[in-house]
Amino acid sequence: METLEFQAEARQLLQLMVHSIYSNKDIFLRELISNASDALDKLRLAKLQDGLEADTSDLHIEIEVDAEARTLAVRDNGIGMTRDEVVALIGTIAKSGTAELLGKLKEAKESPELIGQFGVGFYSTFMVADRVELVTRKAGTEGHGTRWESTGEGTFTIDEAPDAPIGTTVTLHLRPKDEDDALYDYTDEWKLKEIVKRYSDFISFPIRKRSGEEVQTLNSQKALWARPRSEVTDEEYHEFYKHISHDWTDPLEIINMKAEGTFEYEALLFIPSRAPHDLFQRDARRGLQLYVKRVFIMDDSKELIPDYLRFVKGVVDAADLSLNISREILQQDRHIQMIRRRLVKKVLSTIKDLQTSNPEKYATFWREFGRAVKEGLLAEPDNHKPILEIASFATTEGTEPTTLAAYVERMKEGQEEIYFLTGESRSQVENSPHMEAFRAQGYEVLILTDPVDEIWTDVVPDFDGRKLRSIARGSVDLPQDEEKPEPEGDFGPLLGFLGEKLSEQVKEVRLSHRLTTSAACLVSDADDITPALEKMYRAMGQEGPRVKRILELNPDHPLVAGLRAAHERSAEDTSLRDTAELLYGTALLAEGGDLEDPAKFAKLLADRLAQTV
Ligand SMILES: Nc1ncnc2c1ncn2[C@@H]1O[C@H](COP(=O)(O)OP(=O)(O)OP(=O)(O)O)[C@@H](O)[C@H]1O
Repeated sequence: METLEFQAEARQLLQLMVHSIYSNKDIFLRELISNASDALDKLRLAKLQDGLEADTSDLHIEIEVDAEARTLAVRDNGIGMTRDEVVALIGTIAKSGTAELLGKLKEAKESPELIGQFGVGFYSTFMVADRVELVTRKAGTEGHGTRWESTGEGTFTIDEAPDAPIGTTVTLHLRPKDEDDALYDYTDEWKLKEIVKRYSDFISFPIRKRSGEEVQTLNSQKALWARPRSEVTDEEYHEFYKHISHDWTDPLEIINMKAEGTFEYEALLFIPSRAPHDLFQRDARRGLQLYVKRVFIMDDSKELIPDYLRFVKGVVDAADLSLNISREILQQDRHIQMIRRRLVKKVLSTIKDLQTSNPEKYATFWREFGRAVKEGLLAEPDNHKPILEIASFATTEGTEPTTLAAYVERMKEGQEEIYFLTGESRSQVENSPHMEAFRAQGYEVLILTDPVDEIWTDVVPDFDGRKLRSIARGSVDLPQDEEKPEPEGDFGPLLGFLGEKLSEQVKEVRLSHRLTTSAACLVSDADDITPALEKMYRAMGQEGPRVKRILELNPDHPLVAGLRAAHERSAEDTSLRDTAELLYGTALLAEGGDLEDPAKFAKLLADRLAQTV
C-alpha cells in the first residue's frame, strides 16, 4: 500500500469540502451518479467505436446502503480506471484557473454557490463522508484493480484490489446525521429516492437500489429533450442542465427545438445565468453534447455551435447520423452545418425576444456574455444584423447600456450616423478631447471599452443603414457646425509650419470642429487603422508600418491663438518648435496614448514651467 499526497490545489478544495461551505449537501449523489453515467457512456463508446471487447448488455448504476455500518456505495459497470488514472484524475485538479478560483472562493465566504462554477465533482463526497473508498478496474485490462481511500485530509492511499469487477464502486462512510447542518441520513430509502428523482431522473441508464434481495429502479430514464415541454417541470430542466454543464446554478433560459422532415433532430439548449470563469480561456471546454437517437455519442462537439456562443450548453439529438461518426467527419457534415446555422438563429432570436419580454434577464445575459457575443461580428459577417440587434453598449446618455435601435430612436434631428468612441475605460473615453463638441452640442456617443470593440468596429460598416462612425476618425461635420463663425486670423502659415516641424509624428495639421475646451487632439484618417488596433496587431507579432495620424487644433483656444500670433511675429523663433512638440504630446496624453519619448517631453515641459515661476 502506498500513501500519496494530494496536489496543492486539490488539497485546498478538499478542505473547503470537509468544512463544507455549501449548504446543499444532497448533490454529492448527483455528482457520483453523473460520473458513473459518464463512465457507462465511455464504455459503450469504446466498444462501439474502438472495438473494445466488453459486456455492455446491462450497463447500470447501483446504490447500496448499509444502515448499520452507515455506508453508502455507488457502483457502475462502466469503463473504470487504471491505477495511474486514479492517481491523476482523483488526486489532482487539472482545470485551468484553479488557483485563481480558489482564491476567490476563500474570500467569498458569503457566496458558496461560487463553488458551483467550478464543479467539484467527486470531492463533494467529503461534505457528507469522513472517509471515502473507491475500488475500480479498467475495462479491457488484465489483472487486479485499484483501491483508493482517503479521509480528505491531505493524503490518500493506493492499493491493489485483486478481485475488483470491471467498473467503479465508491463507498462513503457517512458522517453522523445532523439536520441543523443540512446533513441528512443518506441511508434512508426515501431520502435517496427523493434525491435521485430530483437530480438524476433523466440519466439514461437505470439507477437501481438494492436492499437485500429486492432491487428497484429509481429513475425514469426519459430523455428530457424528447418530451414535450409542457410535460417537463422547470426543475427537471434545471437539474438536467446542471448534469451536463457541471454548473450549480439554474440556467437563465431554456431553448427547445425540434425539426422534422428530411433531416430530423431535436435540441435542448441552455443559456447559463453566469459566465464561467474560463469563458476567455482558449483551452476551456466548449461545445454541445451529440446524441444519435437517444444514444450519447460525444461531449464538447464544437461543430454544433460557433465559438462566440461557446457558453451555450445542451444536447443535440440527430436521427440520421451514424453511431460511429467521428469528429473529423462531423466537421464536414452538411447536416451538422445546417443544424449549427439553425441553432445560432434560434439562440439569437431567443435573446432578442428577451429584450422585450424580460429586459432584466436580457441585461444579465448581455453583462455576462456580451463580450463573447461581439466576437461573432468578426466570425460571421452574415449575422452582423442579428448580433448587433441583441447588443447593448454603454453610452454618454445615462448609466444604463443602450441597444442600437434605442440609440437610433434618440438621434437628434439631422443626425445620420451612429457615433461611438473606443478606449480603455469609460472615464478615459468620456474625458477624451474628441468628445468635446459632441457633448457641447448634445450628441449621444456610444462608449466602447472592450478590446474586441476595437476590432469589430473596424469591419462592421453600419447598423440598419446607419453608418457606425468613430468620432476619433476622419473629419467631423456636425450638422450644427455651419452656424459657427470662421476663426479670426489666418491659420494657414501656422498649420504649414507645424506640419513641417511634426512631420515625423503626424501626416497633417488642421483646424478642428470637435474641440471646445482642449487645445488639440489627434484623429485617425477615416481609412487608417486606429492606434489601439495597431498596438493589438503588434502585440500579436504583426509588425506593420506605423500609421501617422492627424493633429487637429482648436482655433478658439488661447494657446493656439497665441501660437498663431507668435508665429506671425517671428516664424524663426526656436521655442515655437518646442511648443509644437508639447502640443502634440499633450494631445497624445489626453486620449490615453503613450509618448514615444516621455523623458524628452518631461524636460520640455519642465523647462517651459521654469520660465513661468
Ligand atoms: N465512476 C467513475 N468511473 C470512471 N472514471 C471516473 C469515475 N468517477 C470519476 N472518474 C474520473 O475522475 C475524473 C474526475 O472526476 P470529478 O468528479 O472530480 O470531476 P469531473 O467529473 O471530471 O468534472 P466535474 O468536477 O466538473 O464534475 C473524471 O473526469 C473521470 O475521468
